[in-house]
Amino acid sequence: MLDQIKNSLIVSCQALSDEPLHSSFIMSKMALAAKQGGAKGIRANSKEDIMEIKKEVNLPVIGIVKRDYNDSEVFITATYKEINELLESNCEMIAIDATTRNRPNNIKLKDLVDYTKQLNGNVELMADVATIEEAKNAEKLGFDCISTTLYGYTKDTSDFKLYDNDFSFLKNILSEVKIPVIAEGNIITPEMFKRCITLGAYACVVGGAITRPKEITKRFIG
Ligand SMILES: CC(=O)N[C@H](C=O)[C@@H](O)[C@H](O)[C@H](O)COP(=O)(O)O
Repeated sequence: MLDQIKNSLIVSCQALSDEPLHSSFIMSKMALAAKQGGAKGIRANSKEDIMEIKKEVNLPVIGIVKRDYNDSEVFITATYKEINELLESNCEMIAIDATTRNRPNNIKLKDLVDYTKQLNGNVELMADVATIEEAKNAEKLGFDCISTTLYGYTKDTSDFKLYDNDFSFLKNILSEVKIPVIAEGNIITPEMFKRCITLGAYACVVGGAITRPKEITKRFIG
């Protein structure tokens, strides 16, 4: 997948069960619209959505499974169960929460990575991180790329947004790791997308600004 997405836009097509567009069919049509608009990849949540999207478009997919657990704050591809579902979906890349927070059942991130690679050596792995240390750790563990997905979404980073100080978090990660870094999270204008690529992001994932009309509407209302 990495070869196909360099310098490009990946559109995240996600709607959770409490969102108005929650539907694998609707997500597949969102993916089709994204493809027709020029996106080179899709990010999607759940085996069902990914399989429906794959029927509609031939773009590579970054798969996640969001699931809440009582004993952990980690909710993006948290355990072996979610990895198994994603392997069954045939997505090209799997994104895993790679923060240092405790995972359900105290599963270790390294074990999840090794498990996935053992079962399928072809699927690429993306590390969703919130700190520079997590990015460096992910590189050591053998992830294929890093995404800034969780910056602003953990207790320690909740005061920040990816675009703060001209994307300083993105710049810092880029200076610390060698593997590709994907910019993701609160990229809401074409100018922001272009800026991330200019700064050296390998690609950008944009979600809500394209596929969550409730968020877009709210931005008009203020
Ligand atoms: C933090 C979290 O749960 N992020 C999720 C990860 O898959 C999605 O809800 C986001 O839509 C995605 O990261 C793209 O970001 P944005 O929608 O801001 O362009």
